[in-house]
Amino acid sequence: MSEQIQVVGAAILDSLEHPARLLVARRTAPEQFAGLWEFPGGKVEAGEECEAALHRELGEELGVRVRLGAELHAEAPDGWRLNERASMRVWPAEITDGEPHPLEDHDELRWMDLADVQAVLGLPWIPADFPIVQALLDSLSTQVANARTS
Ligand SMILES: Nc1nc2c([nH]c(=O)n2[C@H]2C[C@H](O)[C@@H](COP(=O)(O)OP(=O)(O)OP(=O)(O)O)O2)c(=O)[nH]1
Repeated sequence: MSEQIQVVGAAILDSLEHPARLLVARRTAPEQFAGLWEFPGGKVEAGEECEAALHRELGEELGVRVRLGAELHAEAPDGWRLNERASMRVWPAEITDGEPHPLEDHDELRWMDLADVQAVLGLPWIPADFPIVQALLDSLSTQVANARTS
């Protein structure tokens, strides 16, 4: 049996405590994912902790340092199933250092208004990401509503 691939992704928010916007990234490769939106991140390397891998990937891909929030709850310890071979764990994150730029793997970054659920879900995400995006929106809905009224 081939080994499972562990992927980690970040739901980068403008604020972990008062989230109003989500940073999404458009992939350039491989061909099947080019032009589709995703959570920045990537594969965990051998011997690497998941959180360390996420910090590394966000530095490489976007040029930022982040603070991670509590992991988005998933049904399995290795996270959300992406395909037969890979699963992804997802952490909310807030940028603590740097301006995000599409340095690697992406050709566009976009801050999405979390209150505009239709716009967020209307993006052409990698198909496996839709349940994750929905779970993220559900998990943030109370905070987003509060951020708008405070
Ligand atoms: N980063 C990321 N990958 C995702 C998402 N959804 C999804 O199906 N994937 C898939 C695409 C890829 O098959 C895999 C992640 O691989 P990657 O290409 O981003 O990993 P990496 O940066 O470590 O790249 P490499 O070393 O393989 O070149 O997970 C997502 O939201 N974010």
